[in-house]
Amino acid sequence: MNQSLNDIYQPGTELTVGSHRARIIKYLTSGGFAHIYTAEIYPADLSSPVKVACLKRVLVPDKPSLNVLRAEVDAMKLLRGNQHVVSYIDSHAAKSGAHDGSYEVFLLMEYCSNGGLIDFMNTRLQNRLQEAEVLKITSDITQGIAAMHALQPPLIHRDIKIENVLISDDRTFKVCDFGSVCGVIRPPKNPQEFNYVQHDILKNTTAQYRSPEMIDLYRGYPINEKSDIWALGVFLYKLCYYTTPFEKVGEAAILHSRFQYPSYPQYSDRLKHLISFMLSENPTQRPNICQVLEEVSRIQGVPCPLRNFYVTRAMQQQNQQSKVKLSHSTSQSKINSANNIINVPFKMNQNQPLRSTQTFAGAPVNATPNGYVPALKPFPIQPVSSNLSNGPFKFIEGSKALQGKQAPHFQSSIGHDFSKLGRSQTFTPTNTLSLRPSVSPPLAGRGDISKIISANPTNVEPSPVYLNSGTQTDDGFASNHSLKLERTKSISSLSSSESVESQHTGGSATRRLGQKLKKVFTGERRSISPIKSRQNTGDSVRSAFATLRRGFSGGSFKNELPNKRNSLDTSSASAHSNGYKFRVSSAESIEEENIYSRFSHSRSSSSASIVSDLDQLQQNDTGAKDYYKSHSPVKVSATQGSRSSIQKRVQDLLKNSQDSPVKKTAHGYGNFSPNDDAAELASQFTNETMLQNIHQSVATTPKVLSPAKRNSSVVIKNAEQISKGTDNTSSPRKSAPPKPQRPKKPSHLKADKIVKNVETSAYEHGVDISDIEIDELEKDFKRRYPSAV
Ligand SMILES: Nc1ncnc2c1ncn2[C@@H]1O[C@H](COP(=O)(O)OP(=O)(O)OP(=O)(O)O)[C@@H](O)[C@H]1O
Repeated sequence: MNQSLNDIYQPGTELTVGSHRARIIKYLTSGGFAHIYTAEIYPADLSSPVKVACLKRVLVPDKPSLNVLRAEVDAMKLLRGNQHVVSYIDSHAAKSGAHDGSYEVFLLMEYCSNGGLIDFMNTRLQNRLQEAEVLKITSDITQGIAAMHALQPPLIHRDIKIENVLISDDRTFKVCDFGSVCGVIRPPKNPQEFNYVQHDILKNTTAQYRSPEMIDLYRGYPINEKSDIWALGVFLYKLCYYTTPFEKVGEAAILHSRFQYPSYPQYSDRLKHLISFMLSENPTQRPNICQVLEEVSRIQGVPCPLRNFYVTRAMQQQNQQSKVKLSHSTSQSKINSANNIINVPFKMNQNQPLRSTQTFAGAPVNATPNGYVPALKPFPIQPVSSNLSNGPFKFIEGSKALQGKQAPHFQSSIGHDFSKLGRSQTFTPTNTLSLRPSVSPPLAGRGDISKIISANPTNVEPSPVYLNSGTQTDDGFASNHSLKLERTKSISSLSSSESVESQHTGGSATRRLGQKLKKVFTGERRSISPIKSRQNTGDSVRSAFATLRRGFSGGSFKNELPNKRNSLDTSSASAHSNGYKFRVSSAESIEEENIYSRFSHSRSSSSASIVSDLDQLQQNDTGAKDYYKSHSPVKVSATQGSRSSIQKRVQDLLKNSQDSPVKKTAHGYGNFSPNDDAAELASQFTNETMLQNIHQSVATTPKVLSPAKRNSSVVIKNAEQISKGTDNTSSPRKSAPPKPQRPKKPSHLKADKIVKNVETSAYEHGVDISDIEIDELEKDFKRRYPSAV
């Protein structure tokens, strides 16, 4: 895009850059489109004691190109003062002397005397980076990116890579090159937008760091913070292994996040786990920047230097919702005022730093106007010799390095840098479409950087302080115990660890929780067709009937309760902790918060609190039974469980059968063919274990005085004979099943007989009403398909 600069300023050359005078000390290097110098500046920048600065001089061909650079400068201004971003000092643009409409842009910024990260890595070809060093670098860069993501709306860097990290005097690693920043870009909606976004991505991103949603726009994901997380994952991988995870295969591997970890150098599973998490194919399953930092800090064993601003926002949102509720109900107000957790008067004014007296999850905080808390002087790493006098950069090509051999040349990503190709193509005469978000009407909105700049205050002054993040828990991110959502016994935060777990099991914790809750709300579990269930799981006919029995009776807890309780415990515990203590720390904090706020809304809107019901489930089985029964699709009276009220239950059942008659059709069986069905069942029953189960099941079935009872002994006998291989006549394989007769209407369906049968049976044998019905069905079934059972 930009023109090349032919003349190099000589040392001592004096220039005016904005309100500063700069005297060139020496020429450092050339970037893609710029000359880089060190310069002495005076007056020294007021916000820092800088005397020696870095001067970047760029030649741009026209005004639109000038706007591109302006966006970069604006982003730097916005981030000025952040310890992990190369600090902006001043800038200046002027028409070039060539009188061809081109401009020269001068940008004064903090000078990073220790050079680039890529140079540093070059010095460590033999002696690769230690895990502590990798973590230190990652922590610094994560904090720099967090400053961008913390803005509202956020800024997306879009070109995070090794080459865009510089090292300052005090060996802080800093993000640089904000030439690709943008706001969130929504998924394109039409071909024009599609072309625009595609072109923009090619121009502003580096191929090896590109995320799946950037490559495949048809996935319909926005380009947002999570795209930076992906790039940061690639960055972290490259810090470890000196190659990118997708170096060999390229886009095809990126699209499915397919990569491997080399065996050398060795890093902890936890670190690798973090990389995998960040490289989740689905952007919504990646951690946010705060969670990345939390986990890095955990691995480092230091407090997280940054508050989780996503959680803070969720708190604010929740607080506002609470206030709205308060204003509507004075009685509600009284209740809430007693609840310190919900009504902690947490205010975070965008324009006022928090005082240390305000706490977040018990930890003192001191935030910048953007809610971003910069770190203290960072964790020092071991000094390493920075011998760059050995000639041009030499890196080991990743795959060769993995074999423990040294390769003479590093294959840097520059060779694959489509962004540079894009830049050079941008200002060709044929290209009339501006590729900057700031001049992209169709995709303006949050993608419009100028709006982002104006929406976010500049001159952010850091207030260095470490704090314990409210979302940082002591539990291990990658340790096995912490990864098991099911094992989360205490009411604690839904930490990143759980999100990690969900990552690797193919679904987010949010979704799983949502599904569980949905099932609780809708009773979905019990609406599953028993036959379908059998077909899917290979359960026996008996168990299918058992399921059917549960369906009729409103749910049996004898066998299922422990499992259900476990899952509900987890759900409720997590929901409780997240919805009420705001310790949400999963990949989609805000999404989760919304889910929980919806959840809590349901709580408050229903007379019987579902959450409290769920909580109760943890405490006693009775509550659980009542809960399920009260939510059963078959509505029965509250005294259902009592033997003494059996008549009432029968009446309820009758009433229900009239209100919503139970379907007794073959629906759900597929194409019903009696012969096929019998054959299928027959093949199942050749399994000996299953036969034993049938034995037990049949043997323990409550004895009901009905014609079916007489057949039960036959079933047992047949089963025994089959299992022993002695019964030739009943072998389903050897004898053709008798032609099924059209089943007669079961006697229990005749209304006048129900009460009598049920009452008699129930009183005499102490069985559930539903047992009788099911036994009748079983009886019919066996009559129709004797060979099957
Ligand atoms: N503030 C700085 N302090 C020290 N060195 C710097 C600084 N800024 C840039 N450099 C050096 O100059 C090089 C090029 O800078 P920069 O990336 O900003 O230029 P560019 O034209 O945007 O290059 P590219 O398009 O390739 O990223 C960097 O790789 C780094 O070595």
